[in-house]
Amino acid sequence: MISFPNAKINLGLNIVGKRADGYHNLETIFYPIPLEDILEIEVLDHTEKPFELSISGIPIEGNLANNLVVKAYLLLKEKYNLPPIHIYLHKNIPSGAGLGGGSSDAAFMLKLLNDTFELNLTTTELEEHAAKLGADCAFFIQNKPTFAEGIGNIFSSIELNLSGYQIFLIKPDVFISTAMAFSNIKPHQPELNLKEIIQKPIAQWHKWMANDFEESIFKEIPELGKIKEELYQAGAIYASMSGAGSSIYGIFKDNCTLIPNSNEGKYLLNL
Ligand SMILES: C[C@](O)(CO)[C@H](O)COP(=O)(O)OP(=O)(O)OC[C@H]1O[C@@H](n2ccc(N)nc2=O)[C@H](O)[C@@H]1O
Ligand SMILES: Nc1ncnc2c1ncn2[C@@H]1O[C@H](COP(=O)(O)OP(=O)(O)OP(=O)(O)O)[C@@H](O)[C@H]1O
Repeated sequence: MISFPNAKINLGLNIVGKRADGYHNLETIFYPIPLEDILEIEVLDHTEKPFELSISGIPIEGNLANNLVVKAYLLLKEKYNLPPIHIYLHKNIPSGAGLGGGSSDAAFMLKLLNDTFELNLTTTELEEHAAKLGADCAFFIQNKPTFAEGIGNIFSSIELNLSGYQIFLIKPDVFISTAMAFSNIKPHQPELNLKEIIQKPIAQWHKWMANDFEESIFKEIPELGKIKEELYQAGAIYASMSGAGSSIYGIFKDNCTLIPNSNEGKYLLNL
């Protein structure tokens, strides 16, 4: 069976508190975008190996056994006595981009295993398994525009439909450690809650909607702030860094004239 794990962007990202376990409480809106990996599994017969993994597309650092799709498989394998499988993963979503690529792959693997082997896991059970694999994973189980709080795994539904808009996404060739980004943040309450902001016209969002990581990360890597400005100059009605970076996106009302080039980490997506 095959599936197409998609990426996400964060619309606003407010770090509102630090938890005893070292993680941070945040408020954000996760929005799925049509930039997708390809994930396929097939049952392996006559093998002693628990799994095989073939990866193509954008290279991923780290060894195969640490890949999040493997971690998702091993999470369910023991509990449900799953057979050995061959995993094929083609990467189109850049890593370390704030796009949830690895997390999406993991969540879609859980859904693929659930369907393939008819495990009958509920959405809540799948979200609980996903939350063990990363703060961003649980969102990709239902995979629809959602207000998230807690570490990013407590969801409340929202009405938000950006169909008809375009997103121009730029993934600069810089790496940002998510842990480091969080350590530079002083938690605070936002002036307006994101659920209120998205009730307003999208052209006004820039007055209140903020990604709290931008201040410290743009100071360290000014290039990222410049990219955000250039997106506004090119006509974006809203632009921001996604997650803890490093990708920067601009939302356009189908009038984007910028030229995409995935080899340069530039993507034009129709929502
Ligand atoms: C920043 C976001 O991308 C927003 O969508 C996510 O919250 C990050 O999710 P993620 O990349 O899956 O993060 P994880 O891989 O789970 O955590 C990486 C590190 O980020 C820090 N971290 C992550 C999430 C969170 N709510 N608080 C944190 O302090 C922790 O130090 C953690 O060890
Ligand atoms: N399937 C995978 N795809 C991408 N990265 C993976 C995968 N499995 C493990 N990783 C490792 O996880 C790290 C984080 O990957 P990625 O940034 O795509 O995931 P994410 O944390 O969900 O997204 P982000 O934090 O950027 O929103 C990568 O640098 C990589 O070393």
